[in-house]
Amino acid sequence: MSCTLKDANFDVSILFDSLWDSIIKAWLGSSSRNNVNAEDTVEVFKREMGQIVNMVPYRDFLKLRNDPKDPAKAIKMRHKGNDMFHPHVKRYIQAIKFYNESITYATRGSEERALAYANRSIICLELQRYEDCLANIRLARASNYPERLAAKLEKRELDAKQALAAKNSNNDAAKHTKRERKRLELSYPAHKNMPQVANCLELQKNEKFGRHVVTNRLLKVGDVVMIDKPFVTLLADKYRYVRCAYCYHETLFTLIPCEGCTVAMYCSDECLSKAHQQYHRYECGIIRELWKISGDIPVIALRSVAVAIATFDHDLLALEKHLADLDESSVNLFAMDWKSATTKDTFSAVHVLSTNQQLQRRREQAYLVFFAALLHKLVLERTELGSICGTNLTKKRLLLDLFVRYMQIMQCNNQWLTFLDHVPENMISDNEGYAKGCFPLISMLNHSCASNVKRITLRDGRCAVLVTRPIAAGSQLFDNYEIHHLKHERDERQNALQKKYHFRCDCEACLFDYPEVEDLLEDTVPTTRLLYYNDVLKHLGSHDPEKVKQFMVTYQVRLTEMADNYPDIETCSCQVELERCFQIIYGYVSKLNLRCQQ
Ligand SMILES: C[S@@+](CC[C@H](N)C(=O)[O-])C[C@H]1O[C@@H](n2cnc3c(N)ncnc32)[C@H](O)[C@@H]1O
Repeated sequence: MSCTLKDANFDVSILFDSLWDSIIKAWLGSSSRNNVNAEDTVEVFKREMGQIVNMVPYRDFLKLRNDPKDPAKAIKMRHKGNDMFHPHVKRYIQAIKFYNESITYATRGSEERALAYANRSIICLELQRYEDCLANIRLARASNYPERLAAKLEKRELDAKQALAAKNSNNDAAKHTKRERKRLELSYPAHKNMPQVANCLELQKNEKFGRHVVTNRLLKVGDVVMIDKPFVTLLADKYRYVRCAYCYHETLFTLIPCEGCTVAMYCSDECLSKAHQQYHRYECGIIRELWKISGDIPVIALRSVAVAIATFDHDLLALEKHLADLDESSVNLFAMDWKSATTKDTFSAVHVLSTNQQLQRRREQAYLVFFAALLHKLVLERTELGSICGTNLTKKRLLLDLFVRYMQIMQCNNQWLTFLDHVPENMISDNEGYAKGCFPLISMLNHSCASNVKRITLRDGRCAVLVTRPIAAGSQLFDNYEIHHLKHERDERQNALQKKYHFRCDCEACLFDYPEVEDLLEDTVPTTRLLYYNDVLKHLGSHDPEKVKQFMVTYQVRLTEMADNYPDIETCSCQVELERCFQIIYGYVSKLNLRCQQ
């Protein structure tokens, strides 16, 4: 069989599109034509797709390369960093990102790496980050910083130490007055077996909504009713040189590299070693290429499978036995005892999240299996999983099954972890996603374009569910899957929800065609009250949690009083600002000004 392809442009979906009409449709059609249900069809696809992938010169089309350390690139990136550092440019964050990239390309103990650390130390000194400056000097020395330049480093070290001593003596008084930040708690007693869920929430199931969450008491605006931990998370690729790839802390000034790839950087040896143990060993060889050829779903699917394997002490046959013994229909996320749940139990809960397999069209099913088969091949060729599987067909088959399943699960159960990107000059802060994650209990929430709850990412990476509109006893809690009526018009929302989540949305916003924010603003006459809110926004711009707390109460009261006015401008803007208050108090606010530094 010969195959001709259109321009593949690195992306697997484009490669798949080129192959669908010419090869895949006919090939799979003949072997799956008699199947009536999706499960059988997907099984046939899984059996056949490996052969199709083997026949396709995917490596050339996708321009796949290994990801070796590369001293020439390390030098190039350092020079780019120097250009950003130049006194006429002074784009320090951008410079740090280039130095970090340089560090990932440089080999261990090389002069290239030492020089990039040393250059980072100059920026740290400039930004008065003296401890970070000293940390970089230590890293540069440990990486064989050249003797011929040693005097420069010594001078910088002395300057940083002196400045640090002066800063510390000035800060002594302030240290003692630093206030403890309050830990967020549920607003009601927790379920007996679920410390992360308020005991007024119940899980129900019906044909229209599948599993969904209902309250058995009136919920007030501002109530916190769930605080869930993720089973798996993945750093957004744009933050690869800004945040630690394990704990996600914004430690760009002192990141250290993975020695195996040019993507993962960590804030400490401890995070590096935990990430390697828990997942990175199974993705290190392919993660750079995977990001190049796909969006985040295949990457988080691979991460989930890696976490699952680690959960079973890297014993694939134990994982296979666990799944063979698992009665999926008996797993009820609200009936589990989460107090005594092991990570294996959490894995079982994630494993039964919705896949939408029955609702997918053949082409979509084929695409997911095609990608999973490609992932399977790459992982066996380029990661430790190749030697772990060896020639054992059971293990290889299990891996393919898991890749298909977790591509499906992650497609409809991933959520952003967010922070506030704060630009002090104009007081605007934007909600930015820094990672994707899968939270098993929060995944039980269905969508509405005019949601009544909001997910807030806490500083420790957990996610709280905040009530933003009153919810009557017996009513459903509705999350928003990042497709809100304030931001998108009805047709666009419905198409996106159908395509990604396979349901037709008939929420109140879709039924009554609620307006987008621009339309609301257009029709607005500035009343005294609206002017008052504008004033409040200036205070929120300070991001001072103490000030913000006062306004949060005002918003809660107003949102309760005005609930029936929704979606007028006052109610909608109070809701958005209440969410922002919570983020300021309990979430992470970045002062790096990253948007202005792109
Ligand atoms: C994160 S899950 C929510 C829990 C899901 N209902 C279940 O049974 O596991 C997302 C999936 O739920 C379904 N869903 C979410 N919101 C819905 C809605 N408003 N109406 C109907 N189905 C919805 C869709 O199938 C979607 O892909």
